[in-house]
Amino acid sequence: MATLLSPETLEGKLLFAIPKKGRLYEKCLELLSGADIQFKRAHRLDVALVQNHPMALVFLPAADIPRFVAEGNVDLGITGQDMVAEASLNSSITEELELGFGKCALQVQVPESSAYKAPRDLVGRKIATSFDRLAGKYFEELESQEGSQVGDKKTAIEYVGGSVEAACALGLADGIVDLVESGETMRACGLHAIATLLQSQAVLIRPTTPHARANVALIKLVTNRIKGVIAASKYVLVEYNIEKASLGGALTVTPGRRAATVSPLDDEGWNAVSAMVLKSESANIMDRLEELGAVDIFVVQLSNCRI
Ligand SMILES: Nc1ncnc2c1ncn2[C@@H]1O[C@H](COP(=O)(O)OP(=O)(O)OP(=O)(O)O)[C@@H](O)[C@H]1O
Ligand SMILES: O=P(O)(O)OC[C@H]1O[C@H](OP(=O)(O)OP(=O)(O)O)[C@H](O)[C@@H]1O
Repeated sequence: MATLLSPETLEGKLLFAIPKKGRLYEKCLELLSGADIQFKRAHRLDVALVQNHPMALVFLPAADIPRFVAEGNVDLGITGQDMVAEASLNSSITEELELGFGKCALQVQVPESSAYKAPRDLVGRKIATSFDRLAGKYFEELESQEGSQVGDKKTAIEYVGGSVEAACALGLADGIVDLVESGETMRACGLHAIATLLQSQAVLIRPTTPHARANVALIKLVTNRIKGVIAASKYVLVEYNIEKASLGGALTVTPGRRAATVSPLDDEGWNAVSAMVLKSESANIMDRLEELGAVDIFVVQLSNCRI
């Protein structure tokens, strides 16, 4: 049987890199489904041909995706902004779209009981991290700052591939640099954060200079579909009826993205209004509309949109 992982099978196909496991995986699958990118991933295979487009999904470690994108081996990719920053290939990678999931912060953490209160206290000490490049740069800057307590002593950055939070308890490091979202892992390990290196979320990325073989039209189509799914997850449609005398006030609450749709109701003196609003503001907006006399207020979820 011919393998899917051959240059012949992939020839002419748009290659889209997706994290093969971990925190971003399920959300990426939801996004692909929302964009109607249909595929079946065979057991243990890291490449899946897309059934309804000349395209293949390549499942890779999230940390490797920036390099594959920067070198044009794939045409699109999804990974964390933390991974893009750590790869340090910024000019070769264009961030097309923030995806709104995989939100976390890269933080310097120390044991609750430790004498290290600020990052500069860790200069010259041992730091464990999977982000050795970013942590290295961060501590180099601290070392070069005047007044650093340990003078020109170099901070030792120890790379560890995972379970970074265990490093201090195991005596491997004085502090760590790792990702925090809820803070649950950090607290469970008796650590607390003393500084933030960066905030991160999942992003859609592409090579800044597309590969000569790139199917630019298909890249644009896939990008636009993903933008539509992400926009739909941020917005809802609010619909309500309001007396004409109160319409002006209500429209200041729901101006719409371009403009609200205002239609006459088959009841003189009344209008029906429909407008897109941010999902995060929808409850507040409903309260304000009600105060203004709006009735029959509905919030409609969007499954997809183009705006
Ligand atoms: N707790 C979290 N909450 C939200 N997003 C996270 C969290 N941890 C990591 N991420 C995001 O997901 C990306 C992948 O992290 P994850 O821990 O899933 O890695 P992975 O590819 O499974 O590698 P490994 O498990 O081998 O360390 C990170 O680069 C980051 O952008
Ligand atoms: O603040 P929290 O919500 O607790 O999340 C933070 C944890 O999530 C990530 O690890 P993950 O659980 O993905 O596993 P890993 O350690 O194998 O990468 C990260 O490396 C932290 O350990």
